[in-house]
Amino acid sequence: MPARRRHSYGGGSSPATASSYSTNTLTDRSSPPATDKPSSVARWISGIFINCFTPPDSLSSKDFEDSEHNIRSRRSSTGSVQSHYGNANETDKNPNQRFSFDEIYNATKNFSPSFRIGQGGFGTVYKAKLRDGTTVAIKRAKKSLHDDCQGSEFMSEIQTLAQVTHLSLVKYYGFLVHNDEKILIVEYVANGNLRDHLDCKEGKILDMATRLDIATDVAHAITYLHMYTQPPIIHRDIKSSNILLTENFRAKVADFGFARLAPDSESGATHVSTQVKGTAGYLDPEYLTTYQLTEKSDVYSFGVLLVELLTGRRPIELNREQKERITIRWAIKKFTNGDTISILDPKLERSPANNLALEKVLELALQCLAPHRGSRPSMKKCSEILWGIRKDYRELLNTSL
Ligand SMILES: Nc1ncnc2c1ncn2[C@@H]1O[C@H](COP(=O)(O)OP(=O)(O)OP(=O)(O)O)[C@@H](O)[C@H]1O
Repeated sequence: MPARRRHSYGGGSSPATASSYSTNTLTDRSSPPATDKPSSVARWISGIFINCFTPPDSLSSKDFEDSEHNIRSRRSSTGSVQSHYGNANETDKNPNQRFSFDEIYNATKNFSPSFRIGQGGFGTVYKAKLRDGTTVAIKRAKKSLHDDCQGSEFMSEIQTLAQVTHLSLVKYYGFLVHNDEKILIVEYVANGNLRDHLDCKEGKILDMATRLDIATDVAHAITYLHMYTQPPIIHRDIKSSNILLTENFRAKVADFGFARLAPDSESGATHVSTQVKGTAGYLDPEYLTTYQLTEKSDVYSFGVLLVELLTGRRPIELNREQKERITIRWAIKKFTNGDTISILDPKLERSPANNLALEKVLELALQCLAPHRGSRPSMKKCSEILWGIRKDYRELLNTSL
């Protein structure tokens, strides 16, 4: 067993990678730029309405300034009490830009199955077009969740999440409460989730270059949540079904900060106990034993996601023989035995560039998967390392053409 590899798994950055990669990750022109600082984010939130909102893309900067902290309540056309952040004049000026339950019901034809695009722990997801032409994803909470997400706490959580804006994060647009309905409206991302792509359910095999782009996008998005939001946001549920892909196969991370809003017990096998939220196979072992959640729990889940990208396998594969069921354990074993190449997703070509990317990304993944959080790199460090791996990968591809 090579000593260098054992050491890598124990944590600490790989000397080979740490010295040779750019540290300027967030200014990568081909990757999502770092976006708003908290001050401008604060303005953005003031334009987000709860129960009744204007899609952010159609708000001007004047609207943001006008609407700061002007909270009011009003009675909607459907009779429910709506409260939102916004300036009375501004919203009244733009009645067509507001949206209501009626609009959601109409847009989804009363939540017709033909508009349904997914199902998760929170509820059912629909795709719909609003009156102003914006296509959105509408998440309709299961009725059983309603006690869990009682009014103010849930709304204040959404309000916090709506502050966050980054190209690689799915935007929260708004949240509606109407009688026993709770509906979340978020940015629609057109190309399905990463897990389905790894399973080739969407028809195209994701090549290594695309997988490196996705890993880098996700790393940037989580770095942003950890470092550029105030207070920092821990995602808590990084997993491949929460990574949505655009038509250009760039990644957008969904459901950030959302685990706190999800149900405790009845979302099926993926969610665990009342104290710990997340998804089996991705959960930081230290969080599981201490209940202490830190940014490094996301780093751990990100390590699992990297292994998933390299192998194509789910974190838990119950149909495989015992020693291969927990994918990260199997991958770590292969790595320490010097047989890394055998874990490469069989759908990927075994080329020098792919082999190099495999070795380097796996090395990073194993650092992320260190049992103790203190040994794991920060997400910023992961971004930097991935940035370098992607650069080396592209160079190697070009020279071998
Ligand atoms: N904003 C979106 N744009 C496009 N499709 C989406 C969007 N949000 C969710 N989906 C689709 O709906 C599916 C279910 O999403 P949801 O977030 O409810 O559950 P999940 O993340 O898959 O699982 P869980 O809730 O158990 O964590 C996703 O896997 C995705 O395919």
